[in-house]
Amino acid sequence: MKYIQTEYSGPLSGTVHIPGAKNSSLAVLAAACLADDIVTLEGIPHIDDVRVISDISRDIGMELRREGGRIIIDPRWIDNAVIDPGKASSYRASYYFAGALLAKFGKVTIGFPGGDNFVSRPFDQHIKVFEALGAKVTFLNDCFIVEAAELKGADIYFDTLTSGATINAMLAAARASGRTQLHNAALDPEVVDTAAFLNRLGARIYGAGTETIRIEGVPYLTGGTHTIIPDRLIAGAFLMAAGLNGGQVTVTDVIPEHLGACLAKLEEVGVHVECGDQHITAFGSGSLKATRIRAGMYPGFATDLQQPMTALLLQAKGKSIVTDRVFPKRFAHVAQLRRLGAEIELKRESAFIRGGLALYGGWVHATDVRAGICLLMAGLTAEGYTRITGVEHIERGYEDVIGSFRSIGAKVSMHEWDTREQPPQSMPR
Ligand SMILES: CC(=O)N[C@H]1[C@@H](OP(=O)(O)OP(=O)(O)OC[C@H]2O[C@@H](n3ccc(=O)[nH]c3=O)[C@H](O)[C@@H]2O)O[C@H](CO)[C@@H](O)[C@@H]1O
Ligand SMILES: C=C(OP(=O)(O)O)C(=O)O
Repeated sequence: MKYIQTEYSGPLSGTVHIPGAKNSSLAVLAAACLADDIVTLEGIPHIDDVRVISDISRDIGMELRREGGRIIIDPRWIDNAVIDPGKASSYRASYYFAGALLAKFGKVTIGFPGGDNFVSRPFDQHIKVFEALGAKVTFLNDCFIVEAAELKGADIYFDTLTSGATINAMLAAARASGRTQLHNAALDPEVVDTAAFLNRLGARIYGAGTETIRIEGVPYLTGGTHTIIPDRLIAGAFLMAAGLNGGQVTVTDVIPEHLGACLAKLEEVGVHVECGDQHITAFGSGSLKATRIRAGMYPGFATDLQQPMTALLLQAKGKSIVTDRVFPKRFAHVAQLRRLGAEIELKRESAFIRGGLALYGGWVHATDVRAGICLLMAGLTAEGYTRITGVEHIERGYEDVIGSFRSIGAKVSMHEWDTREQPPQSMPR
């Protein structure tokens, strides 16, 4: 069994290059199905979700190959729109293939979306989009079928802010006939990036990044080249790492505006940040203030960052509160942190953290990508060895988690444990 081992690492300092955003990549790779010519994408990370997309592409007849730092996609020979249920359910964003293939094929058969399990991850707003555009959706045991003889533009009012359904609506409407207007649309940079990509291919999408998006359907899309935006969620976690034991971390190749709420919170807790055009440096002072976090949709404090922020707040003396109303059950990391000695109480959608206590290494399990990063960061502040299983969750989002944390001086390594043998003990030093 694979596990990550960490130990107390003192102040972390160094520079980390930030790869392209996972959540943009997953949308843009599926969106490439809509093109009528070759698409070249730069900045797609080497992560497990992208490997699944490669498999799906092969299954539907879409050529996808890596050449150096680029991915080249030839969507001209896609010959079917049947996505294997096992592959679809091995990651969240498989639902984008439904939106992207619908206009070309009129019928898509696809397994249910998977991804990190936060107890409830509804996709009713995606279904609402397909139906609003004139499609019929049928649910079977292990898959659902979306079919439409013709997709027709419509006015769609989202019941809640959702980045996934906003993106899927843009994919489904890009080649629909007539005008689609999305109201109460999500403002996330990944929505804007997907719209920018589609527009580069000749789509007519206006207003992405505002709450009303207008899409004038076009009959075909060309090929083109696009560079994925940097991963703001990875960048945010590394900046937090600077504050753990009082260090200095620079993240490069980032768009600082995408991290506004995170940077403001870091300043509030005593981690000073300085921004350049494409880099940010965080300076940990060794003394942190407790605070209150309320995760919300962009431009609020990202739900994906409340977990790594919890690792930081464990180092801040006093009581911090972390509330997540986007995914109210996104607290699986809390029980694991308690194993390391953390005192955190959970009430409804909030974690009440008593910070400033010593942590001690132990075995913990990562149940999702950001929980894994939170545990890894906590392990860097704990006495003795912390060993994290569930590495596959972390690898869904990080292409080289060990290498990048080592580049800022973290004592972290990947191991294999033969489960027929006694597990290594986490003795405090
Ligand atoms: C692949 C991808 O891009 N994943 C990201 C995406 O997930 P995901 O696309 O699942 O998140 P959404 O932005 O869609 O979800 C936001 C909120 O809307 C709700 N909702 C969503 C869809 C729906 O049909 N019905 C509904 O009620 C969700 O339960 C949640 O409360 O945004 C999340 C919030 O930033 C991130 O944590 C994920 O990393
Ligand atoms: C929750 C996440 O991913 P997904 O939506 O793909 O499960 C994440 O990136 O933190």
